[in-house]
Amino acid sequence: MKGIHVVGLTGQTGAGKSTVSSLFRARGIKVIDCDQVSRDVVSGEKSCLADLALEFSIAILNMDGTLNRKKLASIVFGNPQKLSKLNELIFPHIRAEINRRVKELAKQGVPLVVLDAPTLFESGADADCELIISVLAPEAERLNRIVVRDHLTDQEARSRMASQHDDAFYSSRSQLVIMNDGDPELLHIKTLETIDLLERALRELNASEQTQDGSASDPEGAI
Ligand SMILES: CC(C)(COP(=O)(O)OP(=O)(O)OC[C@H]1O[C@@H](n2cnc3c(N)ncnc32)[C@H](O)[C@@H]1O)[C@@H](O)C(=O)NCCC(=O)NCCS
Ligand SMILES: Nc1ncnc2c1ncn2[C@@H]1O[C@H](COP(=O)(O)OP(=O)(O)OP(=O)(O)O)[C@@H](O)[C@H]1O
Repeated sequence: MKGIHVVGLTGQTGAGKSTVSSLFRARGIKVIDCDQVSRDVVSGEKSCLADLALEFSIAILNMDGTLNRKKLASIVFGNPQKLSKLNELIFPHIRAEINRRVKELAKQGVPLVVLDAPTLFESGADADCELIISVLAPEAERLNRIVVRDHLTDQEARSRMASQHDDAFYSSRSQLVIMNDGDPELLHIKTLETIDLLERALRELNASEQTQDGSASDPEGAI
């Protein structure tokens, strides 16, 4: 997008994207949490919750009219057709909200934004990214992490994981990969190295854009 660099951060559930995102934020980099966007688009004025209830029945609603996330998860994870119907209904709203937030940041003069998006490719948001980083981790570790973090049963965690692509899918579509197969301290170090690579790549991109524009290049320019 004009005036702002957009970088995608993706990977399977439990791989460590949110942990990496928090380290990006600590370095002053703006991050859009797309799991949070997916929560925002089912509440508020322009909510698509009614469309979801029409498709999946009012059983997906809590007594107070909000989305029963556990119920919807139990319907879609493990059923590819239903998951694809959910994606079809919710992705346009998620994409529109992401674009709105990116434009807002560009208007504020923010030079770089990272989209933390587990379904970056499925939603088509990868098309808006100049560079994509995937966080990967061994399957058994991801399973353990999400069972503990999300209080899922082993079966619930496995169906969620089975709804996603394998490592090769992510690594073949990413310019940078962070393998989160060690302790959190190692992830911290790898993330800082990745931020350095990212900053260098974006400086080069800035310089080549300026050369094409005919304007002076600024090798130390902010990303
Ligand atoms: C099905 C829902 C209600 C389950 O909610 P729940 O609170 O249990 O999970 P949460 O939203 O926190 O997602 C946790 C993880 O599940 C995985 N996941 C979520 N949606 C999807 C999907 N459509 N396809 C594959 N994996 C998914 C991601 O790794 C995500 O980080 C929710 O995940 C949802 O609305 N998903 C569709 C929107 C979406 O793709 N969100 C991701 C942001 S782009
Ligand atoms: N290297 C690690 N060692 C131990 N625990 C870790 C490590 N990396 C992340 N975790 C923990 O694993 C859980 C999953 O990590 P995180 O939330 O960052 O994954 P995610 O990729 O954002 O997952 P999701 O797509 O499901 O939201 C978290 O509780 C996090 O604290």
